[in-house]
Parts: sequence; C-alpha cells; structure tokens
Amino acid sequence: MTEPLLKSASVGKSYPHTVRSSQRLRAFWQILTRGQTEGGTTVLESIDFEVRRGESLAIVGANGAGKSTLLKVITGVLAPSSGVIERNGSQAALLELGAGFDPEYTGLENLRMNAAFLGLGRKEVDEKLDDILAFADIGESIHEPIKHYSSGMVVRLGFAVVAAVTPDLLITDEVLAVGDESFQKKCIRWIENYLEQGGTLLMVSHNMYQVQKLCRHALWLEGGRARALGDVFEVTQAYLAWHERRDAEAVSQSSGHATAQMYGVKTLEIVSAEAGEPRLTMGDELLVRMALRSPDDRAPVALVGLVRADGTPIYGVASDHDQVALQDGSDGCYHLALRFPDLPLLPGGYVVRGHAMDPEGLRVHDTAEVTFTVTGRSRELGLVRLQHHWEI
Ligand SMILES: Nc1ncnc2c1ncn2[C@@H]1O[C@H](COP(=O)(O)OP(=O)(O)OP(=O)(O)O)[C@@H](O)[C@H]1O
Repeated sequence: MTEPLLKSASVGKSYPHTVRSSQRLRAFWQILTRGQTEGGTTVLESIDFEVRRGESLAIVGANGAGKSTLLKVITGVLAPSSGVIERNGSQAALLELGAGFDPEYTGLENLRMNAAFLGLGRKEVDEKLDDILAFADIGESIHEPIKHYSSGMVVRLGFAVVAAVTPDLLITDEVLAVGDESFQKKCIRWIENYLEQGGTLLMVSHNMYQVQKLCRHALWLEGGRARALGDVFEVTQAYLAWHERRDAEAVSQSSGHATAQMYGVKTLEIVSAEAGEPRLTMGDELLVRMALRSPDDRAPVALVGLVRADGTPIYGVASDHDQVALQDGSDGCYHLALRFPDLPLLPGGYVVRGHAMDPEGLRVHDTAEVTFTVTGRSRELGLVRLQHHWEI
C-alpha cells in the first residue's frame, strides 16, 4: 500500500500559561527539563487521521474547536506539542488571507514568488502565466502592490497560483468564502475537476453543503478532540444533529418555566415511550410505542408528534383524529404502537414527542421525548423527501 500523503499520529497542541516574572525561573527550568511548561491550555489532543492519494477529508467543528490550529500544525506553521505529522508529496495551502504574500510587492511579483515557493520554476511560470492571469481575472491590478487589493482579489490571486501548481495535496480553509460568488463557483469547479483527476484535498469549512459536495470523509473536532472520523455524510449529519440539539436545549432552558407549568399537574401520565432503533436509515420504518396510565377508567388520547431536533414541527397525529380508541391492558396501562412505514425524513436529528391527553383530547397532561437520528446519503435540503420528477 502506498504511503499516505498526510498522517497525523497522536498530534496535540498546548499553549503555556502567560508567565509572571516571579514564575519565569521555574518556567525556564520546566522548558529546559521537559521541553514545555507545566499546565497551559490544551487546544488539540491526540488527533489521529491520514489522507491517502485521491482522498478528500473535511475538518468540521464549532468555533474554537481547534480546526485552524490543526491546519497550522499540518502545514508546519506551528509545531505540535506532542505527536507527529508526516507529509509525503507536494502540498499547497490556501489558508489565511494573503498568507505568503508580501503586501509591498505587486501581484505579479507575489505570483512569481509564491509559485516558486510551491515548486514552479521560472520557465514553467512563464509558460503558465497567461492561464494564471486569466484564472485570477484581476486585470491591470496585477501590476499594483498587494496592499491595495481587496480581500477578494487576494483570494483570486492565491487560488490562481495554486490551480497552476496542481499540488499532490491541496489544503484550504474558509478562505474561499471571501471571494465573490462567481469566483467561488469557479474554484469549486476547479477543485471538483482536480479531485476527478486524482487530486487530494483537505479542507476546513463551516459550510456542510460544500463539505458534502467536495469531500468523502470528515473529521469532527470538538474541544480539541476528534469526536468522529469517517464517511462525510455520517459525520456531518451527526455534527448537524448535535448543533440542532444544542440550539434546542438553549431554547428549552429559556422557556423552562412555561413547560413546567403546562405539564405540572399530572392526572394521567406516560409510563414508557420508545421509538425503535436510535439510528434509522432514510426510508426505514419508525415504530413508536407508548404506555399511558389513566387515573380513572376512561381511555386517554395519545398525540404523537415528530419534530426536528431544533424543535421545528414536522407532523402530528392524535389517536382520536384517526378514531382509534386505546385499550386498557392487563397491567392497568394503555399500550399503543404507531408505525410510520417508509419514513420520508431526510438525514438529521429528530425527536418523537408523545403526549398523553385527556379523553376529550383537549389538554396535554404528560409529555415524553425520544430522540433518533436518520442517516443516509442524500444532499436534498429540508426535512422530508418529496416525490418529484424533473421535466426538461
Ligand atoms: N496562541 C494561542 N494561545 C492560547 N490559546 C489559543 C491560541 N490560539 C488559539 N487558541 C485557542 O485554541 C482554541 C482553538 O482555536 P482555533 O482557532 O483552532 O479554533 P477553530 O476551530 O479554528 O475556530 P473558528 O471556527 O472560530 O475559526 C480556541 O479556544 C482558542 O482560543
């Protein structure tokens, strides 16, 4: 098997605490004896992954998760505090805006220096110059110092040079989001073509649509640790579901008082609620089971709702809408099962909400929630898959 173009083995990064002058001697001694000071902030911890030729890996995670730090360690801008980064083949990184450019030099001078840095000889640059300039499409500004460029122009020039070099491994972060839309599309088309030709990509992005479009694998960082690594759809869907749940928690915490009042008086209650497997594949059956206990002999009404993890309602149905009367079981509970065959939900995090209502179906007395995740390979948008046909 060929060597990976990039391998991260137990990579960690920590920053020392800022040291007061009274502590300097101790810190100095620690650096001499252990190579680093005690304590400090750990930003990355034991990150393992590899990228082989022809693969595409996205690094995703919330703000502050450690993505930029990991990219800096990968590209050699920062040294890891522990572990090793192994690189094989040529790399080109499009990272922070204008990194590698000198603001005092013109676009053309920077282009030549950057191309040389990425391994293109003078002759090759001359041969490719027209293509590079056509890709960047910044006209006569190429003869102006970079310090007069807009951020979009800097990105255009940076990408045009990378496109001319066609590295073994292309590393990029959110920088592409800076350019205008038509240039972004041009870059995406270039990357798709580069991948089709066997190129290898490592990118950081907050845009899951773009990540799913360009990458086959993803690494999810959370608090400096790898929370998941694998198929891009599985990892990004789990990441989005986590986000939705976090947002929903924030909302329910702010409205906790209202919820307590609403469900405070329990005259009938939900004894158990389940929704089959916690992970379903798109199109599977969802089977919801509940057991309700009534304080008297009258059968309660069950209401079952499906909501997205962030609380967006999708569907709800009550037993009395469908003229179904719940039957009292031998254990004194009313048991019910509700099947949703061929569940049309798109991949993501969802919640089944079961409500126990009085026999009149007027008031909710108890509520139970069961979360589940739908997985699958789909790039459709929204909540449900709708039957559709293109007519052209
Ligand atoms: N020089 C430093 N000293 C101490 N802590 C740092 C330093 N640089 C970054 N950090 C901390 O490391 C953590 C990870 O930062 P990083 O920029 O890598 O996150 P990120 O995932 O790229 O975030 P974003 O999506 O907002 O760009 C943050 O908590 C940040 O405050």
